[in-house]
Amino acid sequence: MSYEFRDYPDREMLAIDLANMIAGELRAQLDHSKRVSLAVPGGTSPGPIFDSLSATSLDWDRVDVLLGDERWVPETSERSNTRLLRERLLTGKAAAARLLPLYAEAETPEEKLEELAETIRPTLPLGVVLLGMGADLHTASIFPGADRLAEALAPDAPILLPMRAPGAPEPRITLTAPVLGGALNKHVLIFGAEKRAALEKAKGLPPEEAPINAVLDQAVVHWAE
Ligand SMILES: O=C1O[C@H](COP(=O)(O)O)[C@@H](O)[C@H](O)[C@H]1O
Repeated sequence: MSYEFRDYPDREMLAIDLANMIAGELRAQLDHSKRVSLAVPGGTSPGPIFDSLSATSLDWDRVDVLLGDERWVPETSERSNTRLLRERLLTGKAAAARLLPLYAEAETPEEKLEELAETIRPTLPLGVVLLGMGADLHTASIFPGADRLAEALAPDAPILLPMRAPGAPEPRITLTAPVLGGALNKHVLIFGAEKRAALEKAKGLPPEEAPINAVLDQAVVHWAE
């Protein structure tokens, strides 16, 4: 497994550079395909990259945007990743993109799993994936110790799985490792010394202990303090 590690002087430079890279990859793919897909993380890190991307000129009306994972909460919740996406990415020039939802109104993700997966299937393999990572080495909602971890890591995993984990306050829904890892272009975004040290310590660990390792091959990791 090999990946490129890019170390930036600050978060602002990282956001501009990473947004440019993603836009360039989407443009290159649009030269050969009618539509392309872009999967992105939620959480606290990607907002500044979304701000840069949303201001970028691109044939956004040919781009399908989806989350790599969602917390099973409605968009009215502060914890909704979809809410972040609407507020910070699907605005400005990028408002023309099509959102493929990872949440639908229901008590549990199990009730909507098949329906949501079918909207994603035609977009595979994903064109560009941007992933976040927790200090516990989870990525998307593939957490160490999660109830369906082994299924999410299996080579024949389905597109989507529900996930419940000790570190996650609500049920989750997540794209699985083969779907995320099979993207044409992959980027991982991490901020801060703690996550950098965690990624360093993850070297050589099995994906059951370090789920990020299941998707890192050929990825570019972008880091700033
Ligand atoms: O819960 C989540 O966590 C990860 C990492 O989030 P961050 O706040 O530490 O950047 C994120 O990538 C994922 O999409 C999100 O649902």
